[in-house]
Amino acid sequence: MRPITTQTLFSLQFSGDPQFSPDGQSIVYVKTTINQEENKYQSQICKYDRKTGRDIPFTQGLAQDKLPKFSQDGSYLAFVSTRSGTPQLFVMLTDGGEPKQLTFFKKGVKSYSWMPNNQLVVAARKDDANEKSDVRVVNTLRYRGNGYGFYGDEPIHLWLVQVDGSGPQQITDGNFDETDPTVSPDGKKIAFVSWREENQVEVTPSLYTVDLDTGLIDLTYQGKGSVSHPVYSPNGKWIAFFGHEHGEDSGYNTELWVVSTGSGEARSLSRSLDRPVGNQVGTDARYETAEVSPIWDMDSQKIYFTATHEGDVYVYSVTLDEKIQKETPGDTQVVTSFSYHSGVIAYAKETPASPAELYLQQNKEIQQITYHNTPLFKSLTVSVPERTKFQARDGLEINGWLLKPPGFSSDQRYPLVLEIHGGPHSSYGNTFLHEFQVLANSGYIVLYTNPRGSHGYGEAFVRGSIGDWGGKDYEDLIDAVDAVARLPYVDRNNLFVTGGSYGGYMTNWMVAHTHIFKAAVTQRSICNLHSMIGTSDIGFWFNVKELDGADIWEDEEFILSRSPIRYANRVQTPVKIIHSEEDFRCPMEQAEQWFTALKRLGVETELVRFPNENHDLSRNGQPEHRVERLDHIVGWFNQYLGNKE
Ligand SMILES: CC(=O)N[C@@H](C)C(=O)N[C@@H](C)C(=O)O
Repeated sequence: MRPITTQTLFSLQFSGDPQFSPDGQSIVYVKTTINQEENKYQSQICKYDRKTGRDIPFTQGLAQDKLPKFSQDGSYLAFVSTRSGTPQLFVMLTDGGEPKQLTFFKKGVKSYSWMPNNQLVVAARKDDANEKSDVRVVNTLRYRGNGYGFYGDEPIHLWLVQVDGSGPQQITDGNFDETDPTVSPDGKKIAFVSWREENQVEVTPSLYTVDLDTGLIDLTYQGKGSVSHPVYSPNGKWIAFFGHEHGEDSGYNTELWVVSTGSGEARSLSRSLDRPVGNQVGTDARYETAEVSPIWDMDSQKIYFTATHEGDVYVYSVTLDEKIQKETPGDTQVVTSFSYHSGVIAYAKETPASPAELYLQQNKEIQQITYHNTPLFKSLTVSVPERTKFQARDGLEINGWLLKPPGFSSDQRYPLVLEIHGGPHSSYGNTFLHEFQVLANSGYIVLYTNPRGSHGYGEAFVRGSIGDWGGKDYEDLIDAVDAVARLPYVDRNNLFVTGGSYGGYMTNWMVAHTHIFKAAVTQRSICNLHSMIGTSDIGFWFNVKELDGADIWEDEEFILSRSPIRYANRVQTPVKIIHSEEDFRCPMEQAEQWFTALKRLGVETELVRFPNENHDLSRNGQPEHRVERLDHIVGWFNQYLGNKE
């Protein structure tokens, strides 16, 4: 058996986005591998035949092929591929053959949907005719996005394209983005998500429908918060979508809604679940390619969706009269994507011991159908985490996990690393976490928890950090460390801490408020909530919402009082700062401020700058950079590991 190391990353495989063929006999899915030599990811569409059990590559997989969708008659498979540079729409016959490129948008395709008559509707940004100079003239608040770059002047619109390659024909216009098209069963209407107001401070999109005969656009559902992933019911009477009514705010449960295409009546079907739809469980061992939308049963009475529950993600179903049922059994799973066909669910499932593999479930029988990671994992010392619970000082129950080194013995004492997730409204859960396995395989116990502010424990819990960053969330984490440090096998003289984004904020806050940690690594972190309002791609709404409306002009003192930079002169813990130079979410200036302050104050510190990487370095950065990042984390902790106080 070999330990899991930073280099193990190169051998991981990620499967997801299963899609049934219309006859239900085959399933296509996306498999992503890492090409170490070329330092890049390669995603390939594979096809699994349910009768023969044969699993074959369907596209060449030298670039990134994703979002496979069968045409309604099953004769074509469309997918988005970067093989010509940017993500463009391709189509091929399901019998095989060469894929044909259907779109040539400069900035690529965002999403698409099949029409009943073998046409497709595509959401794509119009080519920017004014792009003559490399100088950028900016006049909107939302002019760039982390991981995307600068948006340019042209909005996203809907276009019709034909399988023979003719088109694209533009079908919506105006100075606003239009995304997530869904086609009515008769092919006469397209519903889509759009924000058609001038105010760009808080975006609360709505659902619109365009009539393809007249070109007229109707407001179908007036959004008051988030609206995404609309899908027509097979009888055309409803559109299901994900949304909430609380403005632009990630600190609420997004729910499954339906709107009647006749009366316009809209209601949430999943409110009583009190859980957010979709997968809110983070990991560094996933390569996200799927867009997971609600899926209707053929009778138009039931909808399938995923939701996050206490560190797990399950498939659920809900009827139009709001009867909710958990569909995937068991309690240790993170379903990242799924498809449904006549009583059968195909789903991609992560567990603490493996990245996602595909499963089929029929009549309560579960069959694993891919084993891409199995040979590798049989040869590795994988540690399986133990679920644990803590009581915060105010009595609130906090969930967590302890990942012990392989070969753990309770007679020994082990150093401990506290890992803190970001968001703050993300969560940890029952998924495979490469970084944590590397630490456990290096001899550390890893403690990871879901303090208040995390998703998956109800709306009251997720709102527990609002207006209180560094308050009770900090206490929850410290209370968990206190409880674990009392265990006989934990070496309380060797406690370490790390986290990214909001987790990096909390790492910075911790070293400024306690001296219990031997060393810290702060990643893509926040130290100054005041400057971040103006420099992050989302700062102008996100920071204000997270601090419960506090803004620069009225609440400067409060904002700075919750910013670690104010307390930098209390830090004694050695801090390594890891940051990406193209991070538009928590911009590089945050790391620069923290580094300069700590250096001036004589704290042991080091700044590691990753060029050509954004906020998602740990999840989808260049593979070599990801390995180097992990080496920096383990190396820093090892450097300070010892028995001295
Ligand atoms: C909404 C958002 O992007 N928040 C960031 C500050 C954050 O903490 N992101 C997390 C999810 C991360 O790990 O990057």
